[in-house]
Amino acid sequence: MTLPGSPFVAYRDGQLHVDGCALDALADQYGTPLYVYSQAAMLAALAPYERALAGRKHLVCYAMKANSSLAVLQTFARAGCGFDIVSAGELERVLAAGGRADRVVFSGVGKTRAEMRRALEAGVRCFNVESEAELEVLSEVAASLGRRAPVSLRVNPDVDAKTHPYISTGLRDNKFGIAHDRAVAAYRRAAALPGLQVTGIDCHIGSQITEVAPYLDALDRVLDLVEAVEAAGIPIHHVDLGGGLGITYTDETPPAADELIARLLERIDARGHGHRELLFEPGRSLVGNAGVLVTEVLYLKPGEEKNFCIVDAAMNDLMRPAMYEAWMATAACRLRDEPPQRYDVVGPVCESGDWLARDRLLAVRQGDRIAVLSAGAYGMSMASNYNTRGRAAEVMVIDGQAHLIRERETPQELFRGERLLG
Ligand SMILES: Cc1ncc(COP(=O)(O)O)c(C=O)c1O
Ligand SMILES: N[C@@H](CCCC[NH3+])C(=O)O
Repeated sequence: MTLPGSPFVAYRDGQLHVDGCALDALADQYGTPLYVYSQAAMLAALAPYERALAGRKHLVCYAMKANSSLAVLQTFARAGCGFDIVSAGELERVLAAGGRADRVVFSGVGKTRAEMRRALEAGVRCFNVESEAELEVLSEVAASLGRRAPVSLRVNPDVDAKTHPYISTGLRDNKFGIAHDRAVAAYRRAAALPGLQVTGIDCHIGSQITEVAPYLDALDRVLDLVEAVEAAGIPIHHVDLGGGLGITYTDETPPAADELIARLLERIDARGHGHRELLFEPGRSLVGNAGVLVTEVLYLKPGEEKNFCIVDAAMNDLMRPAMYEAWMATAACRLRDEPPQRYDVVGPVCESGDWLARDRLLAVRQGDRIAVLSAGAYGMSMASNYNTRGRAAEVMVIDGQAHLIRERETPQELFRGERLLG
């Protein structure tokens, strides 16, 4: 059986392992719910990006919203990556993990003045500006510091990424980016503002994209704009094509990163833009299949309509099923030679939407552990404290050794900073 995350996630002697560490043993040692990541899987996911871009001026900026744990950032910083950030908080994480500010691109539709100031002081590489109003504010903030902010305009190419509507971002009716037909005017304005220095262009059309065609459509529209903007006398140095490449959760067959990039480079070269520096902002495709969420079966609750497998992880640990009805694979951490039963795997949170998986065949008993696979992206980074549940602990496996990279949150930590009335 090939599991998502294989060969880093695989059964050996009836036990599910991540990079040689048995998940049951990790659960015994660190408790559950527990996120477990394979560092080797993350680096293996980065390799095809780097391979495809070798010999070109480029920067892979890991979209850290996918998983912003410090050790994950450290892993990518040491591999030479930059980062795509969307808040000052994310910038502080990058810096704390040893990442370089001059490899950071700052995206997001709602940057505050304080965030702009902090990013300018730190010396980020580029602001991906998402509206004309933001251009004015950024120029003011930079000018007040006696600086020029390096900017790229995030253009909305109005292409259909053919993904879930909640994670599609490149359509005209999405809140992201500057409309394609307004972009040249916006570039003229940016070039005229005293606090800005135009350096690039960017787009990001959505997430969990499994086809090459939407990327090629977006690329064409971006290159049309580059030509129009340069014809207006404004040089564009880099082209940032965003992130969004999908992974296999179940039966999706996204292109490999090197295959996607080869197709893009072919088009870029054919159109005479091969000299430009290229940036990418992958998130999910670097970490998604490198992580699992391990949870313990608290109770089995058979019913007339449905059997419930009640586990100790919940929607606050992993939001994707509740939020997008996302299908994520589940696997028992130890194989039992018993007939499987059909279960809905649900958490203890008081919401009917608190489920992790539906209609799954599992041979498990109370006390067994189940792993939710492909949980490395948008798992821990979207976790909350709903129901005053502490967030899970995290472990990274490196060379067969498990390293605790985040302690489980204690109840006291959850109300630190709160005040009782006098
Ligand atoms: C601006 C931007 N760049 C990059 C990403 C990363 O996307 P993904 O995790 O799908 O690669 C996102 C999230 O969709 C984003 O909003
Ligand atoms: N959080 C989403 C992806 C959103 C991408 C953010 N721009 C998911 O889990 O699929």
